[in-house]
Amino acid sequence: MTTSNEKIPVTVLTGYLGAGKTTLLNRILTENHGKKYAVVVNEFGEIGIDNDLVVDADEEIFEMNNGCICCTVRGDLIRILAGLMKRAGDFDGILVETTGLADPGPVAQTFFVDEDIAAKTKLDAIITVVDAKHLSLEIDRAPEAQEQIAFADIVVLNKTDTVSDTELQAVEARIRRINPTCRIERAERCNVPLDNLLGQDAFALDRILEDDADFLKKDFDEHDGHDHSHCDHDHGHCNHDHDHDHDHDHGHHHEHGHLDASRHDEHVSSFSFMTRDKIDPEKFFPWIQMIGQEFGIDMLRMKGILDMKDDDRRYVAQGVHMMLEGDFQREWRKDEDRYSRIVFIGRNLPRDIIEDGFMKTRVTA
Ligand SMILES: Nc1nc2c(ncn2[C@@H]2O[C@H](COP(=O)(O)OP(=O)(O)OP(=O)(O)O)[C@@H](O)[C@H]2O)c(=O)[nH]1
Repeated sequence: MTTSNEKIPVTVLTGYLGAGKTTLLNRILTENHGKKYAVVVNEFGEIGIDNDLVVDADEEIFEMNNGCICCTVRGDLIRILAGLMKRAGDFDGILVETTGLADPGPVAQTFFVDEDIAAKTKLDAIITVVDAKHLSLEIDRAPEAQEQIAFADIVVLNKTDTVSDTELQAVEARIRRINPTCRIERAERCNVPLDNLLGQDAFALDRILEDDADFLKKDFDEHDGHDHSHCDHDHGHCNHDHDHDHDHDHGHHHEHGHLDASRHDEHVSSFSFMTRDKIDPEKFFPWIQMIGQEFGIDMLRMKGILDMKDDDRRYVAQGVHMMLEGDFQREWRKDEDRYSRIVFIGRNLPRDIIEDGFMKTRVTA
């Protein structure tokens, strides 16, 4: 445990949608390292699913509000950290998992700009999880995917089981072009030794300042002059224009030259459905396969917790583009609200067709 005058190390886990952040978080929480972490999570989407997918551990989990990272989330993070700092000594470190659509810049900046937080915590490392199979698909379309790599101290190059050696080398080369100095750890299901990830003292402020001299001066709330009323928090996504002129220079070295650190991929949206009716697996599986085939390119992420008929366990369905998987996990608890919910995150997905199809997988009387 840290003593009250030691700075609390904070590890930020970032990475694009479906790359493996929760897999890594669960690994950290279940491995036998004798340490205790406070966990802060933040997800994109209307209904809480992520929290429910984090393993049951002794750790306390704090949820940041959905919303635009530069508006709502940063305020929330400061509030949660302030609460945690009063209890320094109760845990060894803090883990912050950001949404797949977050630019980690504002999160990292919090640890330097807010005086109280800067005095009591230190950013240990920004760890970016990368999906070896899908990075190339996303990197040109999603500015966030590039930002996440640009900010990384350590890249966990995950899902090595899904690509050939040649593809892996090509992905690694792309990562290197964006961030020549980060450490790259190849992994399957994020199986990197935790000693290589935690307690690193790796956050490279010098490197960030070299890239972006104004990093410490930025005020993401005021400086950008956003019209905050345009934030569409229903979708956990920010609809205001992040692509306006800033009077400072973002100097990240990106493949395509200058990239505004606060830009978001505005075409991504999410929707979710829920039902208290049981789901019929014989209808659900063919249907979700069909959705994966038909809309896989645009389906960035699908996550569901389903109440299948004739089974007392929760079925967890996961999808990243065309790759789908799922299994029955723990039993529904007696005190738990037992219902099915599913969330889709993607570009131009046909909400009505997907909703209609999902509702048809319910058990009919
Ligand atoms: N084949 C394969 N699948 C993996 C690997 N690591 C994670 N997955 C699967 O990829 C899917 C996404 O993993 P998550 O850990 O939920 O990813 P995430 O980054 O937390 O996802 P979001 O929070 O939605 O952005 C899940 O179905 C995982 O089981 C891997 O190394 N290989």
